[in-house]
Amino acid sequence: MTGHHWGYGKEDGPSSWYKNYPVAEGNRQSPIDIVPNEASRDRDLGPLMINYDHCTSINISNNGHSVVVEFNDSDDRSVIKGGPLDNPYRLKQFHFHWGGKGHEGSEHTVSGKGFASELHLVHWNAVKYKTYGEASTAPDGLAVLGIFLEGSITDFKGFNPKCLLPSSLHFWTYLGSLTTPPLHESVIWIVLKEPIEVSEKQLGMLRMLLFTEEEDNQKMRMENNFRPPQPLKGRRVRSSN
Ligand SMILES: NS(=O)(=O)c1cccc(F)c1F
Ligand SMILES: [Zn+2]
Repeated sequence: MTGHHWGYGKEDGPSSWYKNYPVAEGNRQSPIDIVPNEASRDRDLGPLMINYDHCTSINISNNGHSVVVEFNDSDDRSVIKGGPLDNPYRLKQFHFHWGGKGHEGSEHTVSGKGFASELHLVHWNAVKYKTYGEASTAPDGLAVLGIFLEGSITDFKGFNPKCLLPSSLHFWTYLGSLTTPPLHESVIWIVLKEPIEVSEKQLGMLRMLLFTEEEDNQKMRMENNFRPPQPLKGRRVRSSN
């Protein structure tokens, strides 16, 4: 792995990230395999409140590891609160993880079952921290909403995150990390139980994304950009009512 370059290939993939990012072997790493009947229903978990109404997306880019849509996070227009969160968390970006085919591609799995893709909406605690950068290294700095995508014949209307939400906001929640280097253990994970349906055409588009291989500048297919489930290490997974 030259410098701190990391990827999803044989040499620079998830099994070698620990060399440059020792926290990869930490006690609150993500993703995990979620086993529904081992999750504890927690009455204290209030409803999730998601407000993306006046969100303003800034750009969409291919950062070499995923396709990312950035948002203007200079105020509280697009926030998530409630559920396991003590403060409102501001939407910063969303991105996807996907596989080459079928039920491989999500990062979290449910009783060992994967989905074709997983959408991550990344939010930060702007009440306690001044910048996203500062929040990204704090144990309660980030909240990531994970939404499974499964292939079907229906379409989804563009990338406005508001219409990317499934009908039910029931969720699992646990304390974890970024799933890509630097793997900071700073994420309160909220994974929705109900997947959203995307068309094979949309999934095909994700799989079509290319990224350049820095060294030999040859086009490589960017797919299978998902980290496998990590050890639970005694963590509790809670379930909303
Ligand atoms: N895959 S991930 O949602 O854990 C993630 C990745 C990069 C930066 C982040 F802030 C982040 F949350
Ligand atoms: Zn992600």
